[in-house]
Amino acid sequence: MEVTVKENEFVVLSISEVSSSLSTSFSKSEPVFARFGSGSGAPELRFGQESQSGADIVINLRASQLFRLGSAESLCISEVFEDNKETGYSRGISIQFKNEEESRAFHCAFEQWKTEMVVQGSPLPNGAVSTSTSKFDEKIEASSAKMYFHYYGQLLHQQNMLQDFVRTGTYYAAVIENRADFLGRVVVDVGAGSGILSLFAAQAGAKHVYAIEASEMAEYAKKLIAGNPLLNERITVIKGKVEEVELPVKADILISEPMGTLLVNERMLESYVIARDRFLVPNGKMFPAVGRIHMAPFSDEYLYMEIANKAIFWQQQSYFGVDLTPLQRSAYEGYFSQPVVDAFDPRLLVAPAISHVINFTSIKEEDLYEIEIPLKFACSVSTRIHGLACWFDVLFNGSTVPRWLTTAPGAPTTHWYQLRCVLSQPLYVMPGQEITGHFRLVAHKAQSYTIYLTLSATVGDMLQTSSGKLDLKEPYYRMSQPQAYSSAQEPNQLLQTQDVLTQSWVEDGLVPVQQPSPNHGAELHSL
Ligand SMILES: C[S@@+](CC[C@H](N)C(=O)[O-])C[C@H]1O[C@@H](n2cnc3c(N)ncnc32)[C@H](O)[C@@H]1O
Repeated sequence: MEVTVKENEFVVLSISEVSSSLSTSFSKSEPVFARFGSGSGAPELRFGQESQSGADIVINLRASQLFRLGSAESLCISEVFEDNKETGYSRGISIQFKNEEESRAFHCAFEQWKTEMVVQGSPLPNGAVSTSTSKFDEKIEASSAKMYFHYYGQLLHQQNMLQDFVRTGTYYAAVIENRADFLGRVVVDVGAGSGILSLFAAQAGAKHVYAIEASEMAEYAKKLIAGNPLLNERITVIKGKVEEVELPVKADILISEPMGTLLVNERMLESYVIARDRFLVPNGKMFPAVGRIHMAPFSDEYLYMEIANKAIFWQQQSYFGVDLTPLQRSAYEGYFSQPVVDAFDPRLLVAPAISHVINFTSIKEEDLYEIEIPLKFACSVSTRIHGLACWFDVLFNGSTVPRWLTTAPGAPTTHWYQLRCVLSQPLYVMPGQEITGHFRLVAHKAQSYTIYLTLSATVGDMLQTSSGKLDLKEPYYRMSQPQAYSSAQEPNQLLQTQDVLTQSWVEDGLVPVQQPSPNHGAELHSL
C-alpha cells in the first residue's frame, strides 16, 4: 500500500463540479492536484493545476463532507462562503481518482486534516474555538487532557517507558514470537507514542500499521519511522485521538500500551476499547487482550508510621505564634488519601491474593467508569493489617506463544512498581481469620479514579471495620526513598534491600533508570 496519506498532496485524474462544468478552467492534458493545508488558518483543500495559478478551487474542510460514489470516485459537498459568511447553499465536486487505493488514502487524509485542526482548537471562521464533541472530550476535563498530551509529547517521557526493559522487552517478545498474528495483517497502534510498537509490528511482517497518536509525539514518531527505511513504507502515523480519527480500512489486530498505575489510571483503557469498537474486524486480535488487578492485605508497620508521622507538623500549637492544630486532622486524612507507589517485598502480604479480570476484547467502555470488587481473604498470620496491596498483569494471547507482562511484587521491577492503599485505622487479625470488604474505583474527569476501600474482620464478638477514600491521581511516590528498617520488623528489611539493590545497579549503570510517569505517573500527577 502506498503511504500517500502522510502527504498533504494528491494527484487526481479529474474533477468536475456537479452544477457547472469546470472544464473551461482546468486543462484536460494536465494533472489536477488536490492539496490539503491551512493557508487561511482553517483546514482547507485546494484543487488546481500548476499552469493555472490563481484559478484554484478552495474548499473549507470544516464545512465539507466527502462521500464515496464508487471505488475510485467520490463527491465532496461543501458549504459556500462569501466574505466569510455562509451563503446557505452548497457546491458539489466530483473527484475521479487513479485507483481505489488512492481514493482510500485521500479519504483518510481528508478526515485527518479536518480532525487535526479541530483537535488543536484552531479558530473557526466566526472566531470561536471549536468544541469537538468526541467521547473523549465529553468525559475528560480539557485542562487534564492538555497536561496529559503535553507530557506525552516530550521525548524524555517516552524514553522513560522505552527504558523500562521489562515492559518494552515483553512487548517485543510477544510480537516477534507471535509473528504469525502480524504477518500480512493490518495493525492499529492505539496511542503510538514514539511509534515503537508500530515498528515492532512492522518487523513482525505487518502489511500496514496505522500509528495513532494524539500528542505532539506524532511528529517525532514520523521522524523515527522515516529513519527506519525497511519498515517505514508500511507505517502511517496519524495525529489525533483514537476517538476522532478515521481509518481507510479495518484492522486485523490492535496493539497498545494503555496501562496506568493499578492498570486503570489515565483511563486510556477506555480509548483502547473505543478503538476496538471503531477499527477492529469482528474477532480481531488485541495485544494485550486481558488485564488483571491483583489484591492482597499487607502488614507494614514502618510504612504506616511513616505516613502517620507526616502530619505531626500540624500538631504544633505555636508555629511562629500560630496554632496549626485546627488543620491536623485534615492533614492526617490527606496523607492517608494518597496511594503509595513503591516496590515492596511480597512477604509483607498476609493472605493469598485475589484478582479481578478485565477482558479488553469484550468489556464495554462504560463498564470501566465504575469498578466494584468484593474482597474476601483468609489471613495466614496473627498481625496488624495496614491496608490493601495491588498490582496488575496483562496477557498477550498470541496464537504461537501466550505471554504475560507482570508488575507483581518480587518479579523484576517495572516503572509501574506496585500500589498500596494504607488505612488510617489498622485491623488486628488472627491466623485463619476471614477478612472481607470492598474495593471500589470510580472514574473522574481528570483521567483517574477515586478509590473507596473498606476492610472488615471479626475478633471474638467484635467487628472491626476500617475505610479509606484515596485519589489515584495523587499517589505518594516512595520508591526513590530507601528506608532503614529496624530489625524488629524483619520482613521489611527485604523490601528496602530490593530498593537499595536497584539503586546501586542504577548507579553502576547496570539497569536503566526508571522514573515514575503518569501512566506511569509522577510528573503528570504533580502538574
Ligand atoms: C503509555 S504511552 C505508550 C506509548 C507507546 N505505545 C509505547 O509503548 O511506548 C500512551 C500513548 O498513548 C497516547 N494516547 C493516550 N490516549 C490517547 C488517545 N485517546 N488517542 C490517541 N493517543 C492517545 C499518549 O499520548 C501516549 O503517547
